Parts: sequence; structure tokens; C-alpha cells
Amino acid sequence: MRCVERFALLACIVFGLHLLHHARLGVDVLSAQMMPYTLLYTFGIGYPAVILLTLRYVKQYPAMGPLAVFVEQAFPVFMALIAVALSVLSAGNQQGVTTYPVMMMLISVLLQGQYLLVVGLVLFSWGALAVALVLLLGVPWLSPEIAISFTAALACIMVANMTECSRITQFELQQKLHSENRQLQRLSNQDHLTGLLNRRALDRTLEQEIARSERFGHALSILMLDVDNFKHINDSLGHVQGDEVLKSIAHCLQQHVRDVDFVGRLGGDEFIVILIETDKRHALQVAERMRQQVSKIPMVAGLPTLTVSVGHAQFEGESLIALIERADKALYQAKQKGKDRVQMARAVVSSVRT
Ligand SMILES: Nc1nc2c(ncn2[C@@H]2O[C@H](COP(=O)(O)OP(=O)(O)OP(=O)(O)O)[C@@H](O)[C@H]2O)c(=O)[nH]1
Repeated sequence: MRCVERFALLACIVFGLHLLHHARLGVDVLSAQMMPYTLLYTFGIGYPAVILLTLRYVKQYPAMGPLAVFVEQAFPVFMALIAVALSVLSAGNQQGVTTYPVMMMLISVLLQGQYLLVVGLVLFSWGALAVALVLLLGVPWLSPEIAISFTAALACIMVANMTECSRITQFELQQKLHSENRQLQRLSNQDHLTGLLNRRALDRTLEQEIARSERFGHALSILMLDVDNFKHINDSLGHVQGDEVLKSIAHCLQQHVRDVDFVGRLGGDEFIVILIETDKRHALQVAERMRQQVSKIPMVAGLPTLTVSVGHAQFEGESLIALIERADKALYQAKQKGKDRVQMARAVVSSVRT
């Protein structure tokens, strides 16, 4: 149920109860004295009833749109005017003026999202009531009616303000939760050392890209890279400096792929690059470029040039595990052949049908 509909339902109940109360007391609701009350209660029930029963359907007709918007926007103002009129009438008849402020207060709490409007309406209602009491009915300033009026107005504003504050706090909490969730999700996909994709994210990404490649017939290549003699670097520089070398390699790899490609760290000194819509020929060019760029990373004097071995495999309809295995075998061959080189994987051997 929308906010305006909740407000309309509440108004129907409140004014309906008033009308019932008068009828039950045996008051002649059509007498000259009671007629203004009866009319105001009837308007108070009729207007929200129109909103509840017809507005949803009327809005379906574009030509009726502006009228429907006007009826909806004028509704709180109309309710406030009825509350003021009833307050003035009942004050004039010495029947007390507390009922309508309480009603306005209830409305202000339930009318979510329109608190500022409600504060304005309440102030307007009680301002008008005070003027009417003093100027029209000759009630003196600081009479009990005036005191009750302003106390009730103050209560309305405080309740509306408190509810608004709690809504803002809730909104802020939700925002914070949302951003922390996003941060958590990002961290759960990230390699803690290099900031690249971690093993979990790599598997998921590769699975998605394999599915896309199968569906659209795009080429897909992966490169598996392993730093050559990293144990020696670690032993010479220490683990902390070794970490810095891994970070430099990660940065270098990321610099030399397109935005659509993915770079991840499998663990240790091993990296994977997923090249989207890239066939063997282009993938080998990228792999060669990466190998050359890594060798340009400055190293501490006395240590040999930093190099990587690369295994390449192009997706050929096999499973994710089989694809990674082919790239891994190619990498192994690159190491066997003397490191610091790019090796292409063997093609998948297709099974012969009998
Ligand atoms: N600094 C650092 N070292 C790591 C990390 N993870 C693994 N290593 C080290 O990386 C080295 C990996 O060595 P290997 O790949 O087995 O061997 P390698 O010396 O690179 O030799 P090849 O791979 O044959 O060229 C080991 O010494 C590991 O201890 C890490 O997060 N940080």
C-alpha cells in the first residue's frame, strides 16, 4: 500500500469513528447544530475513499493523469483544512480541541516520507485555529484552548522530527551495510598481496568466459605465467622484498592487457591471464610482450634479470580443468626448454568415433 493510501485509510477510519460516535450518542446528525460536523465528517470519509477506491484505476488513463495527481497532492491540505474547521467548531462549542491535534499527530507518524509537509500542515492548522479562536470567537490569548493547541502542535512536530531522524539513521545504516558488503565481496575476490583476482574469482571468471565462448563462438585464450628462479630472488632479497617483486610483476601484467581481460594470481609466483575473444596468434603476441616487459622490471644490482615462463592454451571446447591443465603443461615445457620463453599448448586430441 502506498503512503497516500495508508494516509487515506487512516482518515477514513478516524472520520468514520467520529460519525459513528455521534450517531451512537443519539445526536440528530442532520440538525442545524450538528450539520457542519456531519458535512465535515462526510467529506473526511469521502475524499480518502475516492483516493482508495478509484485513483489506481483513473491513473491508467493518460488523459486523467493531471487530475489524479492534483487530487492526490491536494489531499493532505484538504485533510488539514477539515481538522482546522473541526477544531474551530468544537472550540466554539466548548467541546475541547484535543481530538484533532491527536489525529494530526497520528497522521504525521504514519505518513512516511512526507514529514516536512506534515509539520507545515500542523503549524498552519494551529496558526489558523489560534487566529480563529482569538479574532472570530473572542477567546483570549493564553486561554486553555490556545495553550492546548500549541502544546499539541509542538508534540506533532517533535514526533514528526523524531520519526524523520530515525528514518535518516536507518537510511545511513543501510548505505553503510551496502558499501561494506560491496567491500567484502571485492576482498573475497582479491589476492591479498597483489590486488589481482584470486583463485576463486579466476575459476568463476573462466567458467563464465568459457560459457560465453561456447555460446557465441568467440575465441578464448589463457596464459599461465611462472616467475623463473623466484626461490633464488626470495633467498637473496628476503621474503618481504620478494613480495615487492611479485607486486611489480602483477602491476606490469595488468598494464599490458586490455580492460576486458583478466589477470589473477594462482598463488606463489604463478599468474594467469584470461584473454577474451583472443585467438592463438594474438595471444602469443600478448604473451611475448608480457615476457619482454617483465624483463624490463628493474632489479637490485647483482641479481639476474627478472624473467617469466609462459604457457598458452586456446579454449577448444574442453572443461575448465582440462584447459588449465593444457596451459600448465605448456608452462612446464617452457621451463624444461630453458625458461624465459612462451610455449604453446598441444591441441586437444579429439576422440575418434567408431
Ligand atoms: N615472497 C614470496 N614468496 C613466495 C610466496 N609464495 C610462494 N613463494 C615462494 O616462491 C618460490 C616459488 O618457487 P618455485 O616456483 O617452486 O621455484 P622457482 O625458484 O621459481 O623455480 P622455477 O619455477 O623452476 O623457475 C618458493 O620459494 C616459495 O617459497 C609469496 O607470497 N611471497
